[in-house]
Amino acid sequence: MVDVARPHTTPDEVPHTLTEQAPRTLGTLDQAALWGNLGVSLLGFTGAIFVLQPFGEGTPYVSLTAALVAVVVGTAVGAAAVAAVAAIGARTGAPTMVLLRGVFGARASTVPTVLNVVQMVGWGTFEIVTIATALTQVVPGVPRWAWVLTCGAATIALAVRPLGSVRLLRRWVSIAVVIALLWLAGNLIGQSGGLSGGSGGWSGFGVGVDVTLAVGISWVPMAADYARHSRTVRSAVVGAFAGTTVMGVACYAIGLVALVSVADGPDQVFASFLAVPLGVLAFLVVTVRELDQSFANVYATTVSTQALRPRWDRRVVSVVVGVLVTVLALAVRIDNYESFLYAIGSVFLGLLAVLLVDYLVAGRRWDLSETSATRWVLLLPWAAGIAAYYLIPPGPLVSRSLVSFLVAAAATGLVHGLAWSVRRTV
Ligand SMILES: Nc1ccnc(=O)[nH]1
Repeated sequence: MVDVARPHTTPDEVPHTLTEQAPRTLGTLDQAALWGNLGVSLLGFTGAIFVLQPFGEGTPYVSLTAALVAVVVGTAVGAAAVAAVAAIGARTGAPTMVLLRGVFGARASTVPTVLNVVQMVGWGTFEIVTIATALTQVVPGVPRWAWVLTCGAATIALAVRPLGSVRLLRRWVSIAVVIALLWLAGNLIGQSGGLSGGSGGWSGFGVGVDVTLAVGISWVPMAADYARHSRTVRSAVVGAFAGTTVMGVACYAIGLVALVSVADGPDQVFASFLAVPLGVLAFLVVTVRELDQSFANVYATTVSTQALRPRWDRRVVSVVVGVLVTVLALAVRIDNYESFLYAIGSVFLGLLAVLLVDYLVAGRRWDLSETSATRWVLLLPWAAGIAAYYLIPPGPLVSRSLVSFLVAAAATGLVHGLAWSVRRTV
C-alpha cells in the first residue's frame, strides 16, 4: 500500500498510477485549446442535419435562425455542464469517475464507471472509423484499413502522453484549426451568395437543442480528467466553457451553412468542403485534428479503468485500449450515431444532476478513497432522471434532456431533504 510512490515521470506529465498526486500544470489557454478542439468535430459538421431537419429525412427544415439558436443554446448549456464538472475536478484534483466514489461510494460507483468505459471505447472506435473514412475521401488511393491502423497508432502515441498532447494542441493545432474553419466558412458563405434566415419554422427546435446538448453532455464524463491538472479552478472553468462553446457553435454553424447552401444532404458536406479552393488542405487540418477526440476517448477509458484499479500503469492500459478500439474500428460498421448519442445523453444527464446537487449539499464530506462507504440511495434519483428522459416525448420547445436533468436534480434534493428530516426526528 504505497501511497507515497516515488515519482517516476517528469513532473509535467501525468503520473503512471492513480495513487500519485496530479501535477497542476495546465493554464487557461491549455484548457481552452483542449476543449476548443474537442468542440470541433467531423461529426458536428454532418450532425448539423439533425438540428436542421429534426424529424428526419424527407421532413421540413427548421429555419436557419431557429437552427442556429438551437445550436447556441444546446452547446452553451452542454459546455456549462462540462465546466461545472471541471470546477469540481480542479477543486478536488480527482478525475470524474473518482468523483463518483464521493457520490455513490467506491462500490456502487463501479456501475457508472463501467458504463463510462463501455461508452468511451464506443466513442474511441467511432472516432477512428470517422477519421479513417474522411481520410479515404481525401486520399482515395489508400485502403481504409491502412488509415484505421495509422489512426490507431497515432491515437496510442497521443494517449500515453496526455498532458504533452494538450500542449501540442495549444501550441500548434488550435491556430491551424481556427484558420481552416475561417477559410471554409468564408468560402462556403461566398459560394452561397449570402444567407437568409430560411423559410422553415421553429417546429422541432427542442429536438435541435436536445441533439446539441447530448453532444455536449457526452464530454462531461471526461471533464475532470483534465481539469484536475489545472493550475486554478478558474482556468479550468473558463477554458472548458469558452473553448467548447465557441468552437462547437462554429463547427455546427459551418455544417448548417454547407447544408442550406451547397451541400445536397449530409453525405455531401465533406465534398462541399473539398470543393472550395484549398479545401483539401483545410479539410486535412480538421480531419487530422480529430485525433484529439480518439486520444481523449482512449485516455478517458484509461483513467476510468484506473478509478477501478488505481495501481495499474496508465501507459499499459492506454496501449491495450488503443489496440482494442483499433481492432473494433477494423471490424465494425456504425450507422446509428444519433440513437447512440441519445442513449448516452439519457444516462449521463441524470448522473450529472446527482453529482452536482450532491456536491453542493455534501461535497465537503465526500470520501473519494477506494474504501468509501456505499450510498445506494443516490442511485434512485439517477434512475428517475433516466426514466424521465424516456417518458417525455420530444416536441417543440420541450427539451427532454433538460427535463431529465431537472427530475434527477429534484430527486437528489428530495433524498437529501428526507435524510435530513429523518436525522432530525430520530
Ligand atoms: N466522449 C465523447 C463525446 C463525443 N465524441 C467523442 O469522441 N467522445
